[in-house]
Amino acid sequence: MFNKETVKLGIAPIAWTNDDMPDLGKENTFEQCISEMALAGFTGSEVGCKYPKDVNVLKKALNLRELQIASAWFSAFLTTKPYEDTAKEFILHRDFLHAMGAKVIVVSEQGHSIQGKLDIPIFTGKYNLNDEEWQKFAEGLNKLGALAKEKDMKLVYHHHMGTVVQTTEEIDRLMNMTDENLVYLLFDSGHLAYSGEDFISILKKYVNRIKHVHLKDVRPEMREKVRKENLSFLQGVRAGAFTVPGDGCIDFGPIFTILSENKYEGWLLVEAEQDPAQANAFEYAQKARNYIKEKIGF
Ligand SMILES: O=C1C[C@@H](O)[C@H](O)[C@@H](O)C1=O
Ligand SMILES: [Co+2]
Repeated sequence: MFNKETVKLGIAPIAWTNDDMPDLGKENTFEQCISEMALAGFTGSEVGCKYPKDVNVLKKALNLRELQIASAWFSAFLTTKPYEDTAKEFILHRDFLHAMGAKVIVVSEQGHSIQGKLDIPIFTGKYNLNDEEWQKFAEGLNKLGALAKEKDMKLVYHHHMGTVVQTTEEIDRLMNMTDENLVYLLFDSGHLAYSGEDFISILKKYVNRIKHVHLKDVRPEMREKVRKENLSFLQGVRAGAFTVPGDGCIDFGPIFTILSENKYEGWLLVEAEQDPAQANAFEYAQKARNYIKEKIGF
């Protein structure tokens, strides 16, 4: 299976306090969150809304718990704003992550995104880019990828429900239109399963371009409720559409096998946003850690 030296296990803070809906888990402090991550057996995390912005303060808190920063989400607006606006923000984000020792930068296009819109049904309301918008988008991503490369980092693109890159066709188009040496892919199992994509074939097709992995599972009955009742993405999260690996409908065995057979190196990061009042973040972190250990041996 995986080489313990080159594949690391992390967990996202979104299960403790939700970045998209900070009322979910508002009672959980930053210190509690990172202490529980470490206690559950993880060695890395992404950056959440309660994390200190100061590099030294954040480093000290993480070092005390032997945790590292794997990456952090960046919202791009390449399709709706001038490139310079996104580039300026991206450089600040890149430099912060670089100072924290991260190697990858998670990017998601939020121009036209409905992921944060409470009143738009996630299964029917998404926007599709036209040819001209695709061109602008791909060119902008290549340029951001080059900015990442300046610091020896990689831009990993996060396909996501309700955004302009959600489906297999959109992922194919994105991969075809961008430079394979500048734009890489983040594989998020939960978003692909939720969208109804064949995530195994996407994984096989792009395994050599996948440089970051989010391990997210789906509760199929909740997904069905979201579809039938025309709920939005965030209403689905509140209802419990996502959960940790081992608790939903995805068998992560084949995912780990494909990644390891193709010598994947980098982070495997559990990311399962749900209501911590219903699903205690520490308990679910332990559940995920045990499941992963069973599957990959460490
Ligand atoms: O990587 C992610 C970051 C979150 O803010 C997002 O909404 C979530 O679903 C996700 O996959
Ligand atoms: Co994700």
